[in-house]
Amino acid sequence: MKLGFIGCGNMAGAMIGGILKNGILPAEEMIGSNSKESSLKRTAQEYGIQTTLDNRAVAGSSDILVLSVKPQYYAEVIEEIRQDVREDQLIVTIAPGKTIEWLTERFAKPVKIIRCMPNTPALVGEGITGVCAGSLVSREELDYVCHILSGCGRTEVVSEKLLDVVVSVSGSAPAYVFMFIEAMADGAVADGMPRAQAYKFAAQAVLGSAKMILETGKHPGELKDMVCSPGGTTIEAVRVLEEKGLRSAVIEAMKACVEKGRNM
Ligand SMILES: NC(=O)C1=CN([C@@H]2O[C@H](COP(=O)(O)OP(=O)(O)OC[C@H]3O[C@@H](n4cnc5c(N)ncnc54)[C@H](O)[C@@H]3O)[C@@H](O)[C@H]2O)C=CC1
Ligand SMILES: O=C(O)[C@@H]1CCC=N1
Repeated sequence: MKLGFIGCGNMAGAMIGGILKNGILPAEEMIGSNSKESSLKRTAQEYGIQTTLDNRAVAGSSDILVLSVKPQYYAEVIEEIRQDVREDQLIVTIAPGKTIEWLTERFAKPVKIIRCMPNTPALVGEGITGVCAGSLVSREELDYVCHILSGCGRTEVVSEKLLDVVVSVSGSAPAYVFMFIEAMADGAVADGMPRAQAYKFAAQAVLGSAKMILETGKHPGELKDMVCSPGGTTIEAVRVLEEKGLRSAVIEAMKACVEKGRNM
C-alpha cells in the first residue's frame, strides 16, 4: 500500500501526523511531493516519509493519492499528473468547491474520486473528516479510505451537497475555536492570570465541554443550563454574550464560509 500526497503543507502534515500517530500506516508506506524543497525537507524531518519534487512520480506510485494543494492549484496539478493516474487508483481530494463532476472533467478519463473535507486536529488524531465518493468507487474502497482517515480522527460519510457545510462546521472551524480560546485567555489575562496558564484553562474548558457533548448525548442547551446557577456568575456572562450577538456572529461567519467554498 502506498499513500501519496501532492502538496506537503499544513493539511497534508496534519493527516500524515495523525495516520502515523495512530499506527494506521508506517512512514515507509507514505510519499509526498511539493514544489518547494523547504517543505519537503520539513516533511521528511518531521514524519520520516519519502519525499520528492516530482508530482508525477507520486501520482504514478500511489495506490491512494491525496491532492493536498490549495484549490487554485488543482487544475494545473491535475493537468500535470493526468497521464500517470490509473483507473485502479483512489484519488482523494480535500479542496473546498472542487466537485466530483469538475474533477472528473479535468482528469478526462474514468477515475475513482473520493472527496473529503478534513481538519487540522487530524494531527492529534482528533479531527473529523466528511467523506463522499464518486460513482466508480466501491463500498470496500470507500471503507478502506475511511479506515486510513480514521488515523486523523472520526469520519462521516455525507452527500456531496453537505460537504460545503462540512467546510464551515469542521474544515474551517478550528480557526474559530482557536479565536475563542485566544479571546478567553485574553479575558483571563485582563484579570491577572499569566498567559500560558490562561491558554491551559481555556483550551481544557473547550476540550472538556466538547467531550461532554460527544459522550453524554445531552443537548448543548441542557449542558449550558447545568453551568448557570440562578443568580450566579455564568448567567451574567451568557447575558453579555447574547447581547453582543455571539450566536448570530457564528451563524453569519459560517454562512460566509459556505458561500466562499461553493464558489471556489
Ligand atoms: N489547512 C486546513 O485547515 C485545511 C485545508 N484544506 C485543504 O487542503 C488543501 C491544502 O491546504 P493547506 O495544507 O492549508 O495549504 P498549504 O499552503 O499549507 O500546503 C499546500 C502545499 O502545496 C504546495 N504546492 C503548491 N503548488 C504545488 C504544486 N504545483 N505541486 C506540488 N506542491 C505544490 C505548496 O508549496 C504548499 O506547501 C487545500 O485545498 C485546502 O483547501 C482542507 C481542510 C482544512
Ligand atoms: O481556508 C480554507 O480555504 C481551507 C479549507 C478548510 C480550511 N481551510
